[in-house]
Amino acid sequence: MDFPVRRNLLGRPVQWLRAVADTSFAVHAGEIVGLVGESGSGKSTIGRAALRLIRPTGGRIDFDGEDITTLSSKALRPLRRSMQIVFQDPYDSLNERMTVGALIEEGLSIHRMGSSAERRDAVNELLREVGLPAEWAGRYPHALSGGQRQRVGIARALAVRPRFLVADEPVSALDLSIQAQVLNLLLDIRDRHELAMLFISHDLSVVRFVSDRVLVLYLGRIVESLSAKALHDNPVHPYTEALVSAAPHIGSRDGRSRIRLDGDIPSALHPPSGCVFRTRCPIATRDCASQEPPLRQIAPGHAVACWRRP
Ligand SMILES: Nc1ncnc2c1ncn2[C@@H]1O[C@H](COP(=O)(O)OP(=O)(O)OP(=O)(O)O)[C@@H](O)[C@H]1O
Repeated sequence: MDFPVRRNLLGRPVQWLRAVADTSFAVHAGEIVGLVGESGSGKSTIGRAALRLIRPTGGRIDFDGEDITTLSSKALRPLRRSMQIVFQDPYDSLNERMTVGALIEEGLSIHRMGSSAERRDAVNELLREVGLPAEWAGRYPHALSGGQRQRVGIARALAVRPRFLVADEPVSALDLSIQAQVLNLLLDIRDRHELAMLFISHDLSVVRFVSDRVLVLYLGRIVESLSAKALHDNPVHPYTEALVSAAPHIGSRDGRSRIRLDGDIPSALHPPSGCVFRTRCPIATRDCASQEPPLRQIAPGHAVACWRRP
């Protein structure tokens, strides 16, 4: 996925930023795939492209076996219902002038689902499903805490019975004590509705808690793809290893020492040659600068893009 970042006088792009390159993955029904990486690694771009909120400049996106990469917004309309997003900031994403009930009902009205009485019943049921009292339908968002607002955000997304959900940093704005409750709610919902979920977070502990499979992203590339269990037991890519060693709930338990990465993530405008991680990699050699390592399968369900490992 490339973004134009500089244009000439005629408005033609003269410089492009490659936000995401060569990533390929599937999310199946009933599965949560976690996408983890530092700020700017391309997580949101992948999430928005997967939902076709943006049109990718390359590659292909399939939904239910149908190629939706270049569908117009009109052609996408019938699919929109099936693909929903939960946003990061529950303070920003809810219209303060609408009641909780109206907010949850909005998608049902847009997609002309049910009679108004049926929609009201659905709102009550959704409120219960996300752990809020049905009487709260008449309240306004300002009366709710961050965690309660996020529950409303989740009910809004669920209302139209989606089959694919992108959760983009859904707990990052919440207090630590509330995060686990909202994560457990997402897990319940996945189980109950057999949802396919792409779960985006910069926080490895959070990603590991909810995900079946994890994709580790660095500068727009998947550097490792592995099960949540392998993430704990056997991270192979030096970047994943550093993330794991720095994650409080994961690294410290078994006495692994923290691996500190030097420097910042390079600019996506000027990525390093060869392996994009090599400038911060503790085991890089000169050879790593010449060619980009492909994502190679090293075990069933485990793939790594590194010249030095395994
Ligand atoms: N519309 C855009 N135009 C130009 N560049 C963009 C645009 N959207 C994203 N980018 C760039 O693409 C890269 C990936 O951004 P993205 O927001 O997907 O990363 P992220 O991992 O989600 O980061 P964060 O956690 O900070 O949201 C960044 O270098 C960003 O500056």
